[in-house]
Amino acid sequence: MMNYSNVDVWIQNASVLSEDGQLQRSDILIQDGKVLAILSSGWYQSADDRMIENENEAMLVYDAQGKLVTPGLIDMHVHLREPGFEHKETIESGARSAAQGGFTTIACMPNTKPVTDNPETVKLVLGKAKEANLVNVLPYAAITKNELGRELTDFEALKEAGAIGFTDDGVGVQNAQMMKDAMTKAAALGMPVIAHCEDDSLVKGLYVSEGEFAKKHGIKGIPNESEAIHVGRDVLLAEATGVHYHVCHVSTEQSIRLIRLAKSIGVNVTAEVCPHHLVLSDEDIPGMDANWKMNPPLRTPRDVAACIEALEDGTIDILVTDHAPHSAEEKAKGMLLAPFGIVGFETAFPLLYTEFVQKGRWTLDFLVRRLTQDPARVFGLNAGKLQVGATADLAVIDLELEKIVDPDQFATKGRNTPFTGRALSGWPVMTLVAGRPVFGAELTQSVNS
Ligand SMILES: NC(=O)N[C@@H](CC(=O)O)C(=O)O
Ligand SMILES: [Zn+2]
Repeated sequence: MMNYSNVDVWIQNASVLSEDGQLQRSDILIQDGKVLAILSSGWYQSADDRMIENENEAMLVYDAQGKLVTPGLIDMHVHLREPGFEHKETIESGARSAAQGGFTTIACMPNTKPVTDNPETVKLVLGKAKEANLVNVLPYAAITKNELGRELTDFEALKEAGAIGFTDDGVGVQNAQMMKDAMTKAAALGMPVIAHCEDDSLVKGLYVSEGEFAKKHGIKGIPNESEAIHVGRDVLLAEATGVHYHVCHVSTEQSIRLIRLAKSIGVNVTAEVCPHHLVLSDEDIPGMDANWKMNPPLRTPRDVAACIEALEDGTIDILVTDHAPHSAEEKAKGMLLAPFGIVGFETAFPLLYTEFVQKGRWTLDFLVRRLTQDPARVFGLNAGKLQVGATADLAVIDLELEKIVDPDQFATKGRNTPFTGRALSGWPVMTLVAGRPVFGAELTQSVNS
């Protein structure tokens, strides 16, 4: 008879991906926030074997009925908007949205008001995240004060306060010497530099990419070089400084070529791509609807194909959502005037599962790794694996569940998505952080010992 005392959560009949990528039916036992055991299903031979003692409190039991249980998803590029833009999102609403999307760890960008360029704001973000008590929130700090590109922030103090890396995301660092100084300092502290790659002089006033859509509407488009020119500059600077350099939301074939070359000669560069840049091109934009406006913009079908291949061959390391909520009023200003950005937490997994796994291009294992183990590896996080002794950050996903994307059901305050009305499968139904259900709690059942 197996005798586990003090089990807090017992997930029965889960479908779990093994090391070699196969699905196995398993029970998962959680104690004190950690995975205590992963038992092949049916391990209880008799009623006696079901004796899982619980001395302290009610144990939660969840019959997963064959649903996929993965390590909690990790999203290393998100915008939570607090402090300063609470009408778009708060850390609470953003964390709730993340949980609803199956994410248990998220890294938030510093383009808040004030900008997260000082230790107090880093601490404020961490404090609000703790209050929300939902998912793990890791703050990035700005490279330059106010993200203005003029003066470096105090990297040491920001690291000390809890920042996990430096980025001016939302804008590119325009000055090469500034970027080199940032990389030199970050390298000395063992911290990564995360770059929003965009040369301002090439994009002024533009809002869609150079492609068929721009041509059809007779407007000037954002050229691919505006992104790649920074990637090229920065991989040279990364080579010179030895920093861990991470490229944000890669969207062009040209950037990929440069990252591939840099990786091949041993530069410490990693990169991310967003679901929308893998699924949509500029030719899908239905009209002047700002829910299709984001930065970087949707590029050509050729760029989309290059991004998919780069993720597949490891040139791009990870998937991120770039969750960027804006209010309905802001987005109603139209393509020209509305801010860039779309929400991403709640559609990410179903979108990628439906488009790439169901259609047979990727294995489930590949998709899950790019959202769990790989981001953990790239950023040195102690997360992303479902194994005995690991913190029980888990996502339960119903691969059969098909739903139409309906922004009114989102937990985020943002409704700005181009995916409204899409039929998608593979929806998260429960998320646990350190063994505690933070989404879908109603699915568990309490039993007293
Ligand atoms: N991605 C976007 O379109 N917008 C982001 C900024 C950014 O990540 O570049 C935002 O803060 O709204
Ligand atoms: Zn960005």
